Amino acid sequence: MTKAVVKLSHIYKQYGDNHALRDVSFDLQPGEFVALVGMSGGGKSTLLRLIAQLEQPTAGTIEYADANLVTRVMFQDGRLLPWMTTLNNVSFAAHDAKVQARAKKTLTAVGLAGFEETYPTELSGGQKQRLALARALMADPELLLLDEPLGALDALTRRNMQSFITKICDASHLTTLLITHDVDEAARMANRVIVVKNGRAVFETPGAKGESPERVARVADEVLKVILAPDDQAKEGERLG
Ligand SMILES: Nc1ncnc2c1ncn2[C@@H]1O[C@H](COP(=O)(O)OP(=O)(O)OP(=O)(O)O)[C@@H](O)[C@H]1O
Repeated sequence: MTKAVVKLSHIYKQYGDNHALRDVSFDLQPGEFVALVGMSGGGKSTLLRLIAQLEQPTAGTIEYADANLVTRVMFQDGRLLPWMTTLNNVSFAAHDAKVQARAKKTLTAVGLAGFEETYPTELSGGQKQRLALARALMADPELLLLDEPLGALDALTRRNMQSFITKICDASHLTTLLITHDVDEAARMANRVIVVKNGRAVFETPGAKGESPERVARVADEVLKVILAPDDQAKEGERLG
């Protein structure tokens, strides 16, 4: 087996008395697209922040394939800078000709050629997400973390962006972790789907990336059942209570 890009072992995260994560272990293999799904408050974003090293776990270890692993996060709001043009949002207003050229190339890759001088407020929802993706790709990351990036889009644009992101990630063999509430999106985009529930990774199944709509629907159904199943811990609590 190849070396994991990132490997989480027995991760716990506590915020005061709140056990946000309890004994979570999984890894991401090179080029793999993994989706984390689950109800709100289950611990998905906390996992992403820990992997991005924005926070430290209370216990457990996170190992990276490379100490200098380039990781980028794309958030739902895109974190765009409204006072800067599209090009400057990607180049971070660098004057260096090489950076400018790379920024233009990255904008072309996400389908925003010709929008260099446009401001984010003048872009559609889908275009804004393309710009946010371009900002993340500008650093040529080895690990891309997507925190519910398509949540604010209408259904059609969302579907369109799903295939677009899949294509971009495949083309650059990017290792990707997607957080989403949408089980269909997870099944459609991922090689592997992990259900996070009450701070635990409770279920894992192969995704249906590149497979038939029927297979996508089957995986989504299976995942949804796990998410909606009564929680064992809650049942335990009821019995004891
Ligand atoms: N900075 C923080 N301080 C205190 N508690 C936090 C903090 N961040 C997250 N939590 C708690 O940790 C738990 C997991 O939250 P997290 O945001 O990871 O869930 P999530 O699955 O990503 O939810 P959502 O889908 O709504 O984003 C929740 O109970 C939340 O209240």
